[in-house]
Amino acid sequence: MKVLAAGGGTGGHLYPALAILEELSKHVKLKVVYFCTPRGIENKIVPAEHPEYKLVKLDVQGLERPIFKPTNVKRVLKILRTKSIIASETDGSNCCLVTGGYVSYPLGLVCGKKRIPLYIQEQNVVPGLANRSLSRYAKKIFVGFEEAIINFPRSVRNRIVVTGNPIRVSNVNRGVFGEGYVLVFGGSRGSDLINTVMEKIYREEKNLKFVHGTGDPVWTKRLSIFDNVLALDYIYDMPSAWRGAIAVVCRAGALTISELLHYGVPAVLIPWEGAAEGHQVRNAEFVAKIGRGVIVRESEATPRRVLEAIEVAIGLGKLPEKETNPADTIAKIILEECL
Ligand SMILES: CC(=O)N[C@H]1[C@@H](OP(=O)(O)OP(=O)(O)OC[C@H]2O[C@@H](n3ccc(=O)[nH]c3=O)[C@H](O)[C@@H]2O)O[C@H](CO)[C@@H](O)[C@@H]1O
Repeated sequence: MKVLAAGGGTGGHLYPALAILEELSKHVKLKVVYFCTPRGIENKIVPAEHPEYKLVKLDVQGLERPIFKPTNVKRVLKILRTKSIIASETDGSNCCLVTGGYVSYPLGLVCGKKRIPLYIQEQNVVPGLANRSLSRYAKKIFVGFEEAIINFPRSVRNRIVVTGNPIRVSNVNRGVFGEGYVLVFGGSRGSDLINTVMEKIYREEKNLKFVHGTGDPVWTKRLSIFDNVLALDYIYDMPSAWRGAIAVVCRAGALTISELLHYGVPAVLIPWEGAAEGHQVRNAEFVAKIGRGVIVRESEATPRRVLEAIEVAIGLGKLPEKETNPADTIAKIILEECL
């Protein structure tokens, strides 16, 4: 089976695509062409974890917000100019999978026009621009949250399937981080705010153990002086990191919250207030409402407040890992429709 795929820029778009592709490859011999930009996170992760995928780089940039800016005219033209490169890769493909980020747009557009079955996976309650614009060409739109439905055009809603977000469960390497620690990370690109407040906590708190993905080598060096902290630039094996954690301090990107719910890890959520349409705050509120996390707003994120919240989160207790994974449902639907 040949799949054309795109989704990246950030981990929040990349990992759901990998979760679905990895699930598909359990059932069929899979040939993947993965489209990316020279700057996106996928550029580093895809060749390292899936050297068998063909990586096609498209030199495009995302649109600036607000959308109606003169610089965006040039960027849109550049995105559209990639169409011939994409078209040269489409021969023999069974379907196309996009999970958001701006490379998804030209790929989805070319495939939509060529009537190659297009599948969209949207992680957030408020869909991104690429996924929303492509939805009219989609055969199916898999959404992480039911609340996302009303944010798609009425005409495509009958093709939406609420599955939950696909979770990566492979790369399992238990024991690398040990067990019984508080996991700390600030989304796929790290967070200075979380790093700063945690450094102050580490100076005082010596009873808890921490595994901290900093997003930045300078921060890793700074935080490595604490005996009870394992600081890493980036955590490649998140399934193991989740499995050993007793609580997490994190942002509230859609994938982060889907993963913490999947792995049953109680959370201290410090939502990034700058996220489009405030969607991280809404994600965090959802987790707090179902009793699986404590929200600390950025303006209130003092070391004392965050440490108190960590204690409350640990008290919520860990739940068993969920047995079902939306990646499985999505892969089955794609296989049924495309083979
Ligand atoms: C700044 C920004 O654009 N944020 C958006 C981005 O966030 P971001 O890319 O941070 O996405 P998420 O929080 O949704 O997911 C982060 C992903 O990276 C992984 N991870 C993280 C750190 C690490 O060291 N190793 C690692 O593997 C996590 O396990 C998770 O799978 O995409 C999300 C999903 O579309 C949105 O909801 C966020 O608002």
